[in-house]
Amino acid sequence: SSTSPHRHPLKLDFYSKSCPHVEQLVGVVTSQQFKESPISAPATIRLFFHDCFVQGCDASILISTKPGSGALAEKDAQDNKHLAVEAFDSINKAKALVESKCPGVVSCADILAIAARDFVHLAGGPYYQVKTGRWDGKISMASKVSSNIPRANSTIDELLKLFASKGLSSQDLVALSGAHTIGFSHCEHFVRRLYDYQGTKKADPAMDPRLLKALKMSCSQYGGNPEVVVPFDVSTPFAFDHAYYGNLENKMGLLATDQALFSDPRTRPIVQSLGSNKQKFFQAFSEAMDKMGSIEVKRGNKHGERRKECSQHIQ
Ligand code: HEM
Ligand SMILES: [Ca+2]
Ligand SMILES: [Ca+2]
Repeated sequence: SSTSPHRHPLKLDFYSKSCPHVEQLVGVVTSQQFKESPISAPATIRLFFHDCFVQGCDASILISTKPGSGALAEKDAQDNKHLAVEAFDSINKAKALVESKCPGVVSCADILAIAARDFVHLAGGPYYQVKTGRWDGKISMASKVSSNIPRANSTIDELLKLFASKGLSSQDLVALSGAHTIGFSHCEHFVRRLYDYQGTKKADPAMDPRLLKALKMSCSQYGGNPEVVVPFDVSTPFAFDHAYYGNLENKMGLLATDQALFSDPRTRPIVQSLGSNKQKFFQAFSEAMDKMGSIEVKRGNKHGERRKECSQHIQ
């Protein structure tokens, strides 16, 4: 079928005739954005993840809710409220530049895949080839989001099941979680680890006491400022490196799901392996991004469309 993960239509040279300079065009925008606001990097990498996990990599995440419509689009779902505007801006700017040179040719889904790769590389991570040929999707429904996006307190069982349902292995889960080597989280996603771990009224014993103390200063028990964010990787918050895994071995994981990758015997050896060697992490991450970028890819007019603007369906 056109959505089979095994027979997807992605290729390395998909636009070689129709838009040969697409990667350079996207690259102009991503490097400019990275200079102006480096947080575009984590924001766009996360945007790509949230696109691929809901209805596949089809730019469904970019659709705006129609004014006056009762049905919300994906980006307005609760689980997507922290996706940063810088990520949407990057894709919209890249799409506009690409449209000016190759009108009506390149999908928003492909631009998002290329931009995510660019930002990984700009932040110091690996440069890997991106296959293209994705069509944009015709459906974007907020109600499809929560069952497909992991929560910060999901169990490893739940994560393994969810990732397996997308064709991703335990190795992919651990490698992709390494994206938390850059970027930030709002307090609400881990505050219970600080003050009331699993109803104990105590902190999570799997957290380093110095990290606990620092996080308590940023995040108060009762609400506090909901805008406050803290880095996932306290050692190198802006560098795309393998420090994330070393942090987990030192009880310095931020989310319960991060730390659980080290406590669970099924994933601990993978954490240790990727943490031991940056090249190993880069290789595993590149392969996992390629697999994630192939989830439920669409082809053709039945399930797909070619948008002019990434936030609007074609009527
Ligand atoms: C394994 C399960 C995962 C969970 C539970 C999870 C959860 C979260 C949460 C709660 C945040 C904080 C959002 C905020 O408060 O602003 C976050 C941020 C982030 N996530 Fe994940 N995530 C997971 C996997 C992934 C994957 C697979 C990727 C990409 C390959 C990814 C990339 C990111 C990035 C880059 C950020 C930082 C965003 C920013 O600074 O704007 N995450 N994630
Ligand atoms: Ca999608
Ligand atoms: Ca880092």
